[in-house]
Amino acid sequence: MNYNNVKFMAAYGTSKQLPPSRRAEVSFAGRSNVGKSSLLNKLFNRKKLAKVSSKPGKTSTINFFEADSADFVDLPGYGYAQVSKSEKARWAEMIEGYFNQDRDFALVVSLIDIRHPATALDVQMVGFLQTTGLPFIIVQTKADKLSKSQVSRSTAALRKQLELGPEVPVVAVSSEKGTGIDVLKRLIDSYIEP
Ligand SMILES: Nc1nc2c(ncn2[C@@H]2O[C@H](COP(=O)(O)OP(=O)(O)OP(=O)(O)O)[C@@H](O)[C@H]2O)c(=O)[nH]1
Ligand SMILES: [Mg+2]
Repeated sequence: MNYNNVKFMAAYGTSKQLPPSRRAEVSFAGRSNVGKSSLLNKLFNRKKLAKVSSKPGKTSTINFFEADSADFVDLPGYGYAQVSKSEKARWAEMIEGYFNQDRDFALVVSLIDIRHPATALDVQMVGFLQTTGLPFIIVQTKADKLSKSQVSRSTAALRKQLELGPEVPVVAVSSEKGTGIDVLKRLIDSYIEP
């Protein structure tokens, strides 16, 4: 796919507002602050495509981006404690509502911080992907924060923790340094191109 071509389409505040899929969707899920929006920006080499913040809870709507051969979906993060109960409920509704729809899910990119084991909600997310059989890969974010040997150890530990079979790809990336981005692009391509 040509990653030089992308545009923001729309933002939705509840899953009920979502129009049906127009075509294959590549969606980004993970806890607040894990680096979903940063990774989208890096993939498309556009600094301000998706809004990024050092404070968790930045993306508070489901954001759609139109790329060459798929739509990319930036989801709000889960697990952010510092918001009201009603906001939390709205976010959960967006994420669960999105995944419970009958959509053209080409690939779910499940992001997990490389510095830490998967959180309880990460485990729940990956468990959901495994039981539903949705196509998914795992991306470990912020690889620039660890040494090469720590990266390999973290990947092995995550595979073990989540009991991932060899068929599930795990890629370590850095949106800051660009590490792993080309590998990730090729991997995404393999799910959206016939
Ligand atoms: N060092 C480092 N920092 C990163 C990387 N990717 C993202 N960050 C930082 O992590 C913070 C959160 O990034 P976002 O992309 O906004 O995270 P998000 O997952 O979209 O967060 P929400 O929208 O709140 O769910 C920002 O301060 C980013 O600069 C990375 O690869 N390396
Ligand atoms: Mg975001």
